[in-house]
Amino acid sequence: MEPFNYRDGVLYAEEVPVPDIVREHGTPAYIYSRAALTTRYRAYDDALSDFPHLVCYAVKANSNIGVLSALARLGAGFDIVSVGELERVLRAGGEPSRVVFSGVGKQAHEMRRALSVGVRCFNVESEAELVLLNDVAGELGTQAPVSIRVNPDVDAGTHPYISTGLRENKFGIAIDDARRVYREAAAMPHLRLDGVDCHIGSQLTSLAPFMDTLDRVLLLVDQLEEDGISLCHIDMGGGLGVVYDQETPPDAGDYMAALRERLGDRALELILEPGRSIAANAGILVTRVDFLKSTEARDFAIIDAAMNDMLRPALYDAWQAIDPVALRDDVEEKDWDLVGPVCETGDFLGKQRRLRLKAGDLLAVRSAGAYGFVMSSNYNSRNRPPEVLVDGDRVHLVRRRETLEDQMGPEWVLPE
Ligand SMILES: Cc1ncc(COP(=O)(O)O)c(C=O)c1O
Ligand SMILES: N[C@@H](CCCC[NH3+])C(=O)O
Repeated sequence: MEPFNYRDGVLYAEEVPVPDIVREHGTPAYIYSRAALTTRYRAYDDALSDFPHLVCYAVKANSNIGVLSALARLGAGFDIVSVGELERVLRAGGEPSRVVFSGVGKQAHEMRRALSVGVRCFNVESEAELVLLNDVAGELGTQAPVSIRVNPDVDAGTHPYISTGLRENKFGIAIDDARRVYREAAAMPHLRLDGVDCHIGSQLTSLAPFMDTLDRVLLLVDQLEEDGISLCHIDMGGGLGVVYDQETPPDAGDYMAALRERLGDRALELILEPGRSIAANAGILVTRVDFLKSTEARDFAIIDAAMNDMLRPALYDAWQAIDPVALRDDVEEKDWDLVGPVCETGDFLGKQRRLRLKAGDLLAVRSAGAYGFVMSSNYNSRNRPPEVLVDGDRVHLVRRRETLEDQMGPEWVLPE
């Protein structure tokens, strides 16, 4: 389903014209579609309906509490990387027993909180973390459920900044060391070895690296079985790509079918941690053209959204489609550089985009539901934009626009 569609030349979010939302909430603003989140979550869940599984949405992709609560109501699990994400999941009504805790640098206080609410599993990334978790669980008189994140040394074929499963990446324990580390962990009294996990990167557009990874992990599972360590789940992480431009990623159903086939009748529950493939195309960022400025070299449209609102183009040179909110044919088409007000040359959301523009026009940056608002900042002391969740013909403000007061506490001025 395509949640953002034109009707009579105007972009709609589900049943609501985008200009109506802008009238109420201003620009820039993130707009999410509940129906799109639901469809994309269910693509995973339904494909595994007769297979033991848990779909843990990766909270880092979009941690808005409205978004999390929409997913929690579908029965989603969650993949978290900090106690902050855990608290958001709890606030949104998520079930702690469906939460997996990932990340290379968990702190003791985060482990304590996660153990006390009863998360499903800790995805441990180093031997030092195993030791700390064993100590913390011991202090609390409990056993921590553990999976070890293995680094399979598989090339995900994605942007180097978002590739995580190569030997030179900081993530996980090298798969060749994993057997030894599991044996060490098995001797720690406050750990319970439940599973194995991996995550090789983000925005993958082919299944081959996932399948190579699964083969390597299954080999490890068999070796552990010989060592008397019997695991109950395998967590394949997230990483399935989406269409930003001309990519042709496999769909979640085909991916799940391929995993199931390879898993055969092994008694292993399958856990997934999809983020982008659930949230990216469920959101847009709406921005207004403030000024048009043509130089000898370029035509610039200065828009009111900037790299602080949407960092992906500046950080990864990422391309995201940018479309007019209202189609017009009364001005000539030009190749515009869409740049924000921040004082950085890297502050652009799109370059050389062929559009018909006038000052005051609204533009929609597509595929902005994942790694959009969550990566925003106050750079240049800009207030972060509001987030709105559309559900049919209803519009819910799920985070208000920041104010300068949110950025400046009076008590922060130094005393005389
Ligand atoms: C451990 C882990 N799980 C899940 C994800 C979510 O990945 P994606 O948004 O590509 O599905 C990430 C981010 O790449 C991650 O690091
Ligand atoms: N922030 C990245 C994805 C990072 C994945 C997190 N492990 C992006 O926008 O594409």
